[in-house]
Amino acid sequence: MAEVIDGKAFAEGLRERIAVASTAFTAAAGRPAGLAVVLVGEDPASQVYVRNKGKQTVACGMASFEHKLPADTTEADLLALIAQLNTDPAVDGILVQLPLPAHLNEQTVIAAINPDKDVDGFHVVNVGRLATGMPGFVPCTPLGCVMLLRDRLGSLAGMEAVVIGRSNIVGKPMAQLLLAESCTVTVAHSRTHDLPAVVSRADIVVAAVGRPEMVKGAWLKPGATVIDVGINRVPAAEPGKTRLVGDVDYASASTVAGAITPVPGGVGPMTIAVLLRNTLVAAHRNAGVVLDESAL
Ligand SMILES: NC(=O)C1=CN([C@@H]2O[C@H](COP(=O)(O)OP(=O)(O)OC[C@H]3O[C@@H](n4cnc5c(N)ncnc54)[C@H](OP(=O)(O)O)[C@@H]3O)[C@@H](O)[C@H]2O)C=CC1
Ligand SMILES: Nc1nc(=O)c2c([nH]1)NC[C@@H]1CN(c3ccc(C(=O)N[C@@H](CCC(=O)O)C(=O)O)cc3)C=[N+]21
Ligand SMILES: [Mg+2]
Repeated sequence: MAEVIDGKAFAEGLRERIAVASTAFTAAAGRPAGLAVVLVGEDPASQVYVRNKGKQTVACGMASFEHKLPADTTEADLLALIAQLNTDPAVDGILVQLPLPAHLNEQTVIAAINPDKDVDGFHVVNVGRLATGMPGFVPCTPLGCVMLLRDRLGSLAGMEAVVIGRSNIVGKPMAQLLLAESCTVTVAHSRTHDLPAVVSRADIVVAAVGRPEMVKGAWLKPGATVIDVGINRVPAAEPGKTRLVGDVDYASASTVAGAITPVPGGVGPMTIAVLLRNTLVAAHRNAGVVLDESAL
């Protein structure tokens, strides 16, 4: 049976280290690090995530600024809020919760964020920095996945990694990060011919597809390390209830893999912990206070 990669426990440890560094930052800078989260509309899942982010930000000794805007907010009003947050010295990180309502252009909105406050790492400037090996902000979910992989495997150099999914927020930055770790990287997507054959080569499989339990144990190379990014809400056995499942069929995969992240309790908690890490890094850069990033 595969070992379970406990992302929840790893994230708790990371948040403890962040809290220590955050206290030191407040003493050095004379103010806490600050994260502004912008939520447009009333999507229930987004509301839960934003509330959790706010709670964990405060628990780590940082300031949380929540901006909840109505679903019919105009692009001009949203851009005006971002412009204000860009110049607010108490705000080190800005996160605009995605997806946005359909009448708002996500690319336009992300482009308006100051790249040095873009703790999601979604701005084209940060995408370019990641692609060229310059310091910037790396998207939280892929960075959390690499932290789990390095913790489990040590050096990833030379390993065959297959990323399933090519979105701008998960698949593509995940592939860039694994390349920077010197993996041999393959990116699969909906047009890939014979996905099981591609996956069977992989020492490392990262599934970021958004299709419940799609990746089967029979596809895997025995002993592979499996990172399941998927968060899918499906009907539970009990009528009217739902449960969370990943993009990997955990029951079959856990009999073949060497190690696997569960859903929930795997990648999800890492995403929020890395967001807090990115915010603390932003605060140090913005305030000109030196941070030993290796201590995080
Ligand atoms: N744990 C966390 O913190 C986070 C979890 N997620 C979860 O991760 C998953 C992926 O999210 P995201 O990247 O935003 O999703 P997107 O829908 O933006 O991208 C999905 C990708 O999967 C590919 N794909 C779809 N169907 C198949 C298929 N049958 N075979 C192979 N590839 C396929 C698509 O290919 P194509 O490009 O060809 O259409 C696309 O590249 C979701 O479950 C999401 O909820 C997302 C963010 C954070
Ligand atoms: N600008 C922006 N940045 C994001 O990083 C971002 C976003 N928009 N929009 C939505 C996705 C999704 N996402 C998750 C964060 C935490 C969990 C998480 O904590 N999951 C828990 C379970 C949570 C539950 O029970 O629903 C777990 O997997 O254990 C999941 C998913 C961040 N995203
Ligand atoms: Mg999307």
